[in-house]
Amino acid sequence: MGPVACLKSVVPQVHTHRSLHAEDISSVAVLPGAKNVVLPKGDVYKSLQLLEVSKQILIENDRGGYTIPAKGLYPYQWNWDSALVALGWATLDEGRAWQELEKLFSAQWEDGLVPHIVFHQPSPTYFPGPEIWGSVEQPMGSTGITQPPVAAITVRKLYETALNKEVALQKLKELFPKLLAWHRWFQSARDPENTGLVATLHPWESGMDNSPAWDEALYNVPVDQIPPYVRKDLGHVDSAMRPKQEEYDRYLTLLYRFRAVNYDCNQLYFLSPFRVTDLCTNSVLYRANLDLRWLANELGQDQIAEEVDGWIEKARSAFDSLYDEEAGLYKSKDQLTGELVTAKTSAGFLPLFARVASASQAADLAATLERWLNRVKHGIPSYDPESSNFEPLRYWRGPVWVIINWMITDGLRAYGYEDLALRVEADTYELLVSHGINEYYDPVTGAAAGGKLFSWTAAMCLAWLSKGDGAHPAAAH
Ligand SMILES: O=C(O)[C@@H](CO)O[C@H]1O[C@H](CO)[C@@H](O)[C@H](O)[C@H]1O
Repeated sequence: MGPVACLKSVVPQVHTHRSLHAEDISSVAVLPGAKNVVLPKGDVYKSLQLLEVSKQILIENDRGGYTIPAKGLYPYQWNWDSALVALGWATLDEGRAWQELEKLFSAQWEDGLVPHIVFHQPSPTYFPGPEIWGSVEQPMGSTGITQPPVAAITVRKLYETALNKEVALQKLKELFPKLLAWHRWFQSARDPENTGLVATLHPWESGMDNSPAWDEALYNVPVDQIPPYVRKDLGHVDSAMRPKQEEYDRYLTLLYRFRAVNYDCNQLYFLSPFRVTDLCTNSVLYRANLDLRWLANELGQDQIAEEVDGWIEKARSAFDSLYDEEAGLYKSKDQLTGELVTAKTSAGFLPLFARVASASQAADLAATLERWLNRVKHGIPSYDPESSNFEPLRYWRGPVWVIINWMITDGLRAYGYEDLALRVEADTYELLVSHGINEYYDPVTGAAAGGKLFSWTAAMCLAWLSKGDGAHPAAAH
């Protein structure tokens, strides 16, 4: 149990559709229907407020079975957001957590793809919406690309921690074939050359859209004659925090090229002028495959467990080609030039979350991380703070993301770096207590930035920081 966990397992029922008051603390109850919640150390009142606010954010962003990331800025269901948000819902209402995933998989394509955005209901506040994507696969409309596949990790977590085991088994049985189809899609559509690592064909697929890791590959994409467009993100968030216009032009160019072939997964890999081996996607997929194999074993599906094992084995040796020994960090790769990217980003630590790093690589990563942390007030910066073009406020080019902190902390623990894990955990907690629940944070000042009242940050507060024990312990083993 982490340092931010001190009050012993709590305690039933305080109803929280009102603000919490000091007197609530004596009855330390938090969330109706919540499982045992262990509250953070320090100012208990603040901790309670944080949990209360987190819960309210999920409720406010609930659109009936799925949760939008943030009002206005992101009004639809996003893929990896939902899988992470389900972890938060699980602390409040297990049924609602399963529903989040069911809703996401209701948009799965015939070929197995689970889209990066599902457009359940129209909204005028986001661009590019369903009319631009123009995919016809699902009645509700969706994008034709994917995102890091967190869902199997969530399913295992929900299943293992479920109070209602009967329902959990039923849900697992229903979701398992869908997860498997998606993971098979990754193998066939995104690794048709059987390299062991999957390709990412659009910065939006990586989840770290304008990471400096994509600069070289993205600027090699020629901008096509695309229809004029108006960005809506800039109406919600300061342009200094968002991708630049020349990047958006390329995002749109890729979108229109993919749309021209109806997002046919057999063609995209070969025709995309942007094709990278993204560390985030591959690390999440590796970890998700460990969990999928575990779930297959749980269901007695031996042959499927063997199939997944084959993917894991292939990926394990291929991962070494992404390790930059001199940098003490993993790096993404531009598949079209065959070069590792130059940028050092926080995705470079995610092989810890995957459990694919060796002990000595893990030691290097821990040392690199410590160096980064010593350069900023709040970790973990998304980009090397020693780099000359580090931008503490611009999207994925410096700011801190709480979901990434969770993943890296989970990995540090698995490799025995408990002190470092505790440092990141306590720091993240402090960040949220002092600056609220936003999309991301400035690592230099701690200032909250991006979208406000953000779902996955709230979910991490409920599922991780309030418990201080990271993700399920022995996923890899
Ligand atoms: O910037 C955008 O318009 C979208 C495009 O998908 O991407 C951002 O927001 C999503 C919703 O929170 C996250 O899933 C991504 O990780 C994040 O980069």
